[in-house]
Amino acid sequence: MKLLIRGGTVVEPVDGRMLEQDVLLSDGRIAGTGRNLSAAGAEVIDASGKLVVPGLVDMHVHLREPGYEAKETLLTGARAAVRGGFTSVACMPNTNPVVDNAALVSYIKNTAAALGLARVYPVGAISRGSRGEELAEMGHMKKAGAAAFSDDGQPVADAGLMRRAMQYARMLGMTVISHCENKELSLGGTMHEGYVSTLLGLKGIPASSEEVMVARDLLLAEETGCRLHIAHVSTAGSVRLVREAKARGIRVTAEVTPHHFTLTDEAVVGYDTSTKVNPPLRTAFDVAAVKEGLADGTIDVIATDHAPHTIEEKDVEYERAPFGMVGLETAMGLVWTELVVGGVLTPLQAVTKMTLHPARVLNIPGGTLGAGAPADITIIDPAASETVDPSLFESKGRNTPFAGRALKGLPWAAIVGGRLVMVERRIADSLE
Ligand SMILES: NC(=O)N[C@@H](CC(=O)O)C(=O)O
Ligand SMILES: [Zn+2]
Ligand SMILES: [Zn+2]
Repeated sequence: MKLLIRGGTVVEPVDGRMLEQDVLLSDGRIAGTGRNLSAAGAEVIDASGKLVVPGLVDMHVHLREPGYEAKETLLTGARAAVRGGFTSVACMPNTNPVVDNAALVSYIKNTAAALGLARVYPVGAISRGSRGEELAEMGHMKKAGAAAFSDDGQPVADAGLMRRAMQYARMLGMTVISHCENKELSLGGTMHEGYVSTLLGLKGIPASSEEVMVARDLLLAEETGCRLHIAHVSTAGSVRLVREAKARGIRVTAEVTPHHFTLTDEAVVGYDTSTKVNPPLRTAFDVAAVKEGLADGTIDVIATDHAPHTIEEKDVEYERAPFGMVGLETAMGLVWTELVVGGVLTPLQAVTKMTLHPARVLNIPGGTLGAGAPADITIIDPAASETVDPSLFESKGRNTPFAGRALKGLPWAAIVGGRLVMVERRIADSLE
């Protein structure tokens, strides 16, 4: 099967070029890019006025299967991914049971592959049951296809265990993704500790809860030589620590979520539980620092930390609600509106942080439109706008603080392995 994407502006993160070109896809691969390519025998997509970019990669999502299917499943999560323009996602292991063995890694890979939507790369747990007591079967999980290791949802409190995990990961050539939180410092907190938490009478989570663990893991990464990726960076201090570590040559990468570069702790006024997230929404000072980190390259990756919960779970007092918000279907619009239109990143920089960089951290295919690469493509319409309406989400989760928000710059189509899986925000199986 051949597909010709005609007349769009092709963005190639590998060499940083943006050119008006056609892209020809054949047999699930990119056959070539160039001007006036022949459409003989190909289905044609008119992409004029749009950006043709490598398929977006979200390296931090929670798909909740197995065990928490009321929140999300591999199917609804994969549908949400492609509606959001993501052709690949890496899912965290904090399911029930926790993904801490090869059989579960295979189960997720195979189940997701059979859906034919986004590619799903399971992240294996660092410790058995993510209990932080003994290492999980890292080698076996790698063989089964785990893309990285993380106990996300929980910090690895024991520094000795984290050190050993990094030594093994280094040996296996894998990245350790760290959820940086010191539980003694965050204990009982539900939002950022500061002026607003005092005003609202909510117990706070100080910035230091994140930063002491970022500092610890940077030291361990330096000592072990392991590739370390810091998940959901939220504070100015974390940005500074990562910046300094990179300058010293430590093998560290970092991600930020759309909610952490868009919202501040002021959003919690009104006690809307969809604003409750871990790490918490921080101050305007932190948001500015995170944006500076994005612009100067300290923050390599934009990832959603898509964390769906049921309406019932979130419909309780602020203190009792679970942490997490959905992100897959609003990410592209927030990146475009806040960062590109907002003048923080160029279109090329934004695309690179959603494609090539996460693909490199996970060592998975993607991030390029070079000939021979898998035909995973996202077409972005920079002029399209929408008002976020959670009732249209493919995700089971409705827990977003962005309902009613106007966004500009939306995913228009998604292609996985040469197959059109989403057009105009509708999933391919419902196109007919
Ligand atoms: N981010 C969150 O607030 N919640 C995540 C866990 C996590 O990413 O640490 C979840 O699994 O619900
Ligand atoms: Zn986390
Ligand atoms: Zn997470």
